Amino acid sequence: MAIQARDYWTLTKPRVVALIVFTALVGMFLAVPGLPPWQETVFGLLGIWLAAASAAAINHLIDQRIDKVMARTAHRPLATGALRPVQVLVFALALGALSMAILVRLVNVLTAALTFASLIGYAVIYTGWLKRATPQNIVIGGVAGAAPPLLGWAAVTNMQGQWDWAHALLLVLIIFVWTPPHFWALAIFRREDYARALVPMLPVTHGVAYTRWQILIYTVLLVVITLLPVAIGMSGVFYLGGAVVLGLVFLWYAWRLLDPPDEFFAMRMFNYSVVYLMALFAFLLVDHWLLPWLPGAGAAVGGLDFQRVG
Ligand code: HEM
Ligand SMILES: CC(C)=CCC/C(C)=C/CC/C(C)=C/COP(=O)(O)OP(=O)(O)O
Repeated sequence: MAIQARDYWTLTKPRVVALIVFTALVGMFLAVPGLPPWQETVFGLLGIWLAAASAAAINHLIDQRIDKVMARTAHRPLATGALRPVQVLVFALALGALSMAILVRLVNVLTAALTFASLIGYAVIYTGWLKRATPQNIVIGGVAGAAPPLLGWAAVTNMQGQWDWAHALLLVLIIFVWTPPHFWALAIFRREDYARALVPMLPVTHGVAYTRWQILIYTVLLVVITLLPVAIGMSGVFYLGGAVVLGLVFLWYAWRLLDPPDEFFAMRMFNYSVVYLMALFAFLLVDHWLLPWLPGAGAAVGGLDFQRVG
């Protein structure tokens, strides 16, 4: 019984989904001055978490064949037979239905609709189609994984606030451009897995050297885009400092990856990509929320302007 609970938990990709939910939380806090309304925040996060977990479980269901073939995923509950497909289907549908009920009843219909679109985008369009169809799979499919800050924003404002919700799209853009370096670093290391499973990931179809250059291009783009929140007055110097330091380290990884010291370097870059996104969003949050309260910090921070507007 305990083992089954652990298997169901594994289906939800808990660590990936935790970071997804955190980016939604940051979207919520940046959407309004002060604290966002508690009901929309709590139930919004719960609904987004359940939807992402449902999408992750559907991904396990659709990817059974692939997961069995790849060393990284061969231990997953469906691949080993620890869970039956019908159990996973019922679990995923239950999580998805619960998510929609919570979002529609306790948050708003717009957030439910956008979250549902993200769920379908990842679980059906990316997993069921793009992943098998094109090496641009993760670029296009990345939209679904990037959406959560917008979902969080929608949850607490219903897109009706005075504040320009297009700022939420900038947060989405950051995750969207972060996804290729995040994933392709791992795909370089795991390319034999993907080749064996006949999944057309970029290092398999276009080779490792080409993928390394693509990673560098996206990383440069990412670092430039992460400066935009400051350029448009959405974030201040605290965020700027964090984004620059984190970005320089990411750039160093991408540059070094062109001629890596060993075969594990791509995996170290992948691990850093996760730390990077987590820390970048933490800087956005702290900058927005804490800095206006620090003596002397106000003038440099978008947050104070924000309060005047609000
Ligand atoms: C199309 C988009 C994406 C693809 C293809 C992708 C792919 C992957 C893969 C293959 C792994 C390794 C998982 C494992 O070995 O279990 C991974 C790990 C991870 N991803 Fe992504 N990812 C994407 C988007 C995202 C997004 C949007 C986030 C969060 C905002 C995210 C956060 C993470 C985290 C935190 C891990 C580490 C999980 C762990 O340590 O167990 N990913 N990703
Ligand atoms: C509603 C909502 C916000 C949905 C978000 C969807 C979601 C869970 C996105 C995570 C992206 C991810 C882990 C992709 C890896 O899939 P993969 O199949 O390429 O990786 P795998 O081989 O590890 O399964």
